[in-house]
Amino acid sequence: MRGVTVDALQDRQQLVSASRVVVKIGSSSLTGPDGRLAPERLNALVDVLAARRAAGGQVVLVSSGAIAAGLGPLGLAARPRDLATQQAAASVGQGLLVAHYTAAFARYGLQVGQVLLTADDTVRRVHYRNAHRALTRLLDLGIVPVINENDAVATDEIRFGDNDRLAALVSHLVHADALLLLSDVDSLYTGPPSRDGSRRIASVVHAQDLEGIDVASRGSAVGTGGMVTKLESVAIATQSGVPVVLTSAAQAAQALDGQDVGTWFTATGRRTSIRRLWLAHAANTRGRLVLDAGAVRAVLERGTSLLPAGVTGVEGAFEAGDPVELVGPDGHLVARGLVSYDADEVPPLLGRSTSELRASLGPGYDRELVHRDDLVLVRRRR
Ligand SMILES: Nc1ncnc2c1ncn2[C@@H]1O[C@H](COP(=O)(O)OP(=O)(O)O)[C@@H](O)[C@H]1O
Ligand SMILES: N[C@@H](CCC(=O)OP(=O)(O)O)C(=O)O
Repeated sequence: MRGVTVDALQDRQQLVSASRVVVKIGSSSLTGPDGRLAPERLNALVDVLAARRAAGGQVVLVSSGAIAAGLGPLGLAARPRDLATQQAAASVGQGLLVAHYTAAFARYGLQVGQVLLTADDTVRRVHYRNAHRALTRLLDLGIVPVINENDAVATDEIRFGDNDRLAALVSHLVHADALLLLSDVDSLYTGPPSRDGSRRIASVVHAQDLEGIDVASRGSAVGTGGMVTKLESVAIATQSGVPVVLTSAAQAAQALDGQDVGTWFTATGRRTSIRRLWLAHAANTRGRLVLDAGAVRAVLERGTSLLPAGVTGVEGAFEAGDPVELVGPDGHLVARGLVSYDADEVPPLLGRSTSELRASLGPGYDRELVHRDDLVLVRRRR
């Protein structure tokens, strides 16, 4: 465990000087003990964000809480389990949630703009450009974007289900200087805080320090993903050059003020392609391509594209552009990539060289199954 060093406090000055911050708040911090939206908690967050705006900073808010806000009006006692009722609750609740934010920011003379995104909007090139343009314009106009996942229409394939990873991809989308993840816990612990013996982690965490931390796969009763998706969010943001603070909503003001609260995750990388981040951390794959040993070596050691000649099997019902797994002859995961053919087009191509395919099927059929720019390697955990 590390102590707080002068360096750590200097790091945190990045938050104070950040001109654009993405703030994500989870359902657990916006709801009362009955699991329903608690307006006073939402107002308290808006007070903090309005102060940041008054100090000259730009703020992008990623807010959960649509499903929670829909529980009361639909007469539901708890978060529904089935997707259709979650969609209905989100549809009813999202309007109420944004109405609350609109009124709360209006107290400070600030306007909000609702933006509902799906996974596709953050990664497919045309959608990405569209979302980037809209968000940039909102910020230029002095409006506070309030983002949530488009739960009412997002199907399982294009759904994150949690807003943690969405917030990290939004940080990339808007070129944020820092990401603040607000939850019902005050920091990262060595294990679920309810478990005996769990200790608070040091206030600064570098990527390599994350090994060995036990994160429960489930979150609170109203939240989704727990610490698992929060640490994935941290990985996406920090690998793309954006530092992250994880703390409780009650400590949001101190965190933005650079004080030593919560957990500060240092940025580990430079800005990288959003599609690669998404493939590595967030994509739901739609099928599998089985590679022979030579293709595994080529992909792993030489970083080549995947050609049909090195593939021996195909599984799943994917379409061109979908994410798929690349597995070795023994079934172990090697990489993930965006496939450039529909699943039913693939079997006749397998094992055949590009020149043979071009000669027998025509130009276009000599393209890669997965281009190397659309492929990320998956490291085996030791
Ligand atoms: N190692 C850990 N450190 C901190 N919290 C953890 C850890 N493992 C599991 N958790 C749980 O994760 C929960 C937060 O996740 P979640 O309920 O999804 O929050 P939110 O609604 O804010 O997204 C906490 O209530 C905590 O109990
Ligand atoms: N989009 C959903 C959020 C899903 C969710 O619960 O996320 P979180 O509380 O951030 O773990 C909603 O608004 O209800």
